[in-house]
Amino acid sequence: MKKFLLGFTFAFKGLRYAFATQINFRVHVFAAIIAIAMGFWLHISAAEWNWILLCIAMVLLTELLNTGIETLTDLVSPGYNVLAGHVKDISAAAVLIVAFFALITGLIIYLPKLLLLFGYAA
Ligand SMILES: Nc1ncnc2c1ncn2[C@@H]1O[C@H](COP(=O)(O)OP(=O)(O)OP(=O)(O)O)[C@@H](O)[C@H]1O
Repeated sequence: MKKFLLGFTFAFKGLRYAFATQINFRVHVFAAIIAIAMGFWLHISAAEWNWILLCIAMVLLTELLNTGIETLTDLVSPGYNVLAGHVKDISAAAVLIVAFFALITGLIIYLPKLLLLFGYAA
């Protein structure tokens, strides 16, 4: 049981490290808070909440994996190395793909509601 609880402590340490060192992670946490606030404001459905929360989880997950990969790359290859560069670029591309998917999902869910709210026909 003690080992299980210790696992949470380590996980929170990882979250704190990512939040403190990665501006992208902080931006994505901020975007997640905005998306959740908009969900309450626009009264989205249960299915729509599912999509929004899935997007948030996927973006933060890939951002954390990206931070881990970058940190590991710096550890094993502190100097310039073409392969190290590829590893970091590929890892960053994974975040980009998921963030783009999240943006499109957010637009599909929120844009029609916002247009309706501000008096435009959807
Ligand atoms: N050791 C290296 N060898 C070759 N190219 C590297 C190396 N480290 C970084 N790069 C190149 O520089 C880019 C930026 O690297 P950097 O470590 O600053 O990543 P970052 O995405 O800006 O991360 P951070 O959020 O830590 O600043 C990488 O995507 C890669 O193209």
